[in-house]
Amino acid sequence: MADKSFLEWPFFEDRHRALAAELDNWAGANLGGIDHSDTDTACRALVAALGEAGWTRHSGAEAGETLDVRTLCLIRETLARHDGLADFAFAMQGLGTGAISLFGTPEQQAEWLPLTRAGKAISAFALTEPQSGSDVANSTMTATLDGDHYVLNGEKTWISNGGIADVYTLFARTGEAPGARGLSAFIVPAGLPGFEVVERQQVIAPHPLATLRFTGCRIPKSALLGQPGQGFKIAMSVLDVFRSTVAAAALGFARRALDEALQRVSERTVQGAPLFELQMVQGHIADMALDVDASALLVYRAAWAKDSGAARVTREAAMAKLFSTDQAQQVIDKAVQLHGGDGVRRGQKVEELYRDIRALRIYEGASDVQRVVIARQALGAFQGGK
Ligand SMILES: CCCCCCCC(=O)SCCNC(=O)CCNC(=O)[C@H](O)C(C)(C)COP(=O)(O)OP(=O)(O)OC[C@H]1O[C@@H](n2cnc3c(N)ncnc32)[C@H](O)[C@@H]1OP(=O)(O)O
Repeated sequence: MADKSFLEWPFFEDRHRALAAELDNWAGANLGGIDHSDTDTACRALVAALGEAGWTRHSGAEAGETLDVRTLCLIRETLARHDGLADFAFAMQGLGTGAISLFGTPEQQAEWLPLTRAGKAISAFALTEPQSGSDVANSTMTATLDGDHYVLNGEKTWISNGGIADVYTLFARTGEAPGARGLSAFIVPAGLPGFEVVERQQVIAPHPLATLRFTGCRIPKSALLGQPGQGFKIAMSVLDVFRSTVAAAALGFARRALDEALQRVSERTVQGAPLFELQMVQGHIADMALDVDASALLVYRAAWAKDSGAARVTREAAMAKLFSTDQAQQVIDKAVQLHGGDGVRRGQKVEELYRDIRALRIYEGASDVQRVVIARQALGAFQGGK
């Protein structure tokens, strides 16, 4: 039985507590019935089910609304505790349309958000390129203005939901400005001439992923998000919101691993007594529980700060992502160890969690990128700068 006492922390309001309880019940009753044997089909089914039940409604914000980051985090934490692919399906509806929620015009929002929030369209975030993963400022894909259109040329890779998405938020270089100042953000629907999926990647946990190639692909000028040259800041602002949610998913995986470990050490006996009676085992359980609570504090501090109106939560989100993803890896590894041979048996929940967690320390800014961000913020504060 997962510990829910954190919901009493002052970060939350009654509506958050009610939502967490309702989602927990819904996930327990519904997710097991969705066939996961084909990842693409499962993702589509999960988005549709999450949409029908009203959960993806929280993934976007239209005119007059704001993204509720605590809700996003609670949903990701709860879904991750039940089902890693359900968390992925929900998360990508938010990340894929984050730039539309935060920077879209009312017309752009009205065109896409009702569909993605209802689970009737799938979205993706196309930032990474073959030669620029962490180094976004050196992205090379171009969007060249030609009359009333931009013409896209280049490749994007490791794109989550690539190949199954209906709409992509895409970042490309416009104009002559070098580095970060030369990037712009666009809304790109799937299936346009000159847009092809050239490779599907298989990774440690089942996620739809692809490399996309654009060759003379024309999109209308109205597909531009924000102003030309604002793309880098748009990408970073979106990541500032969604990095906290990655941390929340890691927290959900860790919480589930702790539950599985508690069950195991309560049931399994050694020399006639439950494993839990060994002090060494208690030490591991204590470390796991501490890591879970410390992660939760960082996750919900970042989410609460954003919901409370902080203009930027770059530092808080980076700390939450770095700590929660790294510590979840440790917690899950301990849970595997406490299961002995069963811990690495295919089909065991802790074995699944061991595969689910790994990519979270890489995507949406690898752990060392978060260290760079935190160090820059600390230095900036020390020097009295930004
Ligand atoms: C379930 C989900 C499935 C998985 C989905 C996976 C999706 C992904 O992984 S998406 C790809 C993730 N990629 C990343 O996270 C990229 C990581 N890289 C970064 O964060 C940056 O490139 C980083 C921090 C390393 C360095 O950036 P750097 O090139 O040094 O730029 P920097 O000089 O700091 O900033 C450039 C400008 O942007 C501004 N800026 C920087 N950060 C921010 C921010 N957070 N908010 C607003 N503005 C910002 C700066 O103030 C600066 O502005 P100005 O020029 O006016 O002074």
